[in-house]
Amino acid sequence: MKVRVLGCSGAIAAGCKTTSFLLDDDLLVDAGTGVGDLTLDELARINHILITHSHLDHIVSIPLLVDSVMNRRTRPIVVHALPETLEALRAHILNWVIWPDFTQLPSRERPVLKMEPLAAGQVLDLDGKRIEVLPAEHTVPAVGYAVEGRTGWWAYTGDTGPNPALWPLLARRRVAMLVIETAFGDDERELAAASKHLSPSTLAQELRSLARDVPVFVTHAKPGGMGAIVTQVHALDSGHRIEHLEAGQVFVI
Ligand SMILES: Nc1ncnc2c1ncn2[C@@H]1O[C@@H]2COP(=O)(O)O[C@H]2[C@H]1O
Repeated sequence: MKVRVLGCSGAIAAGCKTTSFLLDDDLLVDAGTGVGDLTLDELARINHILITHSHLDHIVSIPLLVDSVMNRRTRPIVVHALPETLEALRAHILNWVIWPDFTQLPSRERPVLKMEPLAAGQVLDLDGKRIEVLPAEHTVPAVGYAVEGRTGWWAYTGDTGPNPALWPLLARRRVAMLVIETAFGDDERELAAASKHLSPSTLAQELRSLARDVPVFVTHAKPGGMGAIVTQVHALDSGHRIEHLEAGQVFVI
């Protein structure tokens, strides 16, 4: 399985795109501003979108994407997310005010966009890909995802603060790569706690429950913040190989 990092920043600035991963060529995980770097042909190949939560930096490209590809699609694009996330999309984005409701376009009978609810703990099979929905702890209902590749599972936490329910689940799997958020440096640990994100010190506590041989990639730093986060993470010396994710990277799992 190919994992292409389209965006891995917690907000925008030149060179910083918000969270989105393209798995092989048809599965998008989160739909941040990084999606805008795909060509029209690449956009038209996306069949499924897994969304972690309703925050704008993770959903902003859904309405723009469906408008770009509607005339090229023969089957709907399916957005998979928690019921609360889907309801937020319906109420606040696809409400005919912010954007047309593409679950009814080009026609109610054959829409370009469909929505499928999911729940933490569920295992999905999307066109042959096995996906486990992971729990997350954020300011709005949220999940993470683990997707099975040839060499193990690609696990992505989504946005989350300390998340004790996650670690026993990961311990049961051969995790080939963990993408874990660390949105703020420890100088902003109060903001991290208020907004239910990790900072290097809480990351280190979380990683105590992770096998040392799992490669760890931190994601979701706010623009300008990654340098300090990397320095603080390495000073904590958790015993893991920890790198920071960069847009444009491609991993084969
Ligand atoms: N008190 C707060 N609670 C939640 N988010 C906040 C707060 N203050 C600032 N924010 C920012 O709002 C952002 C919303 O998206 P994030 O959760 O990625 O990160 C959050 C913070 O960067």
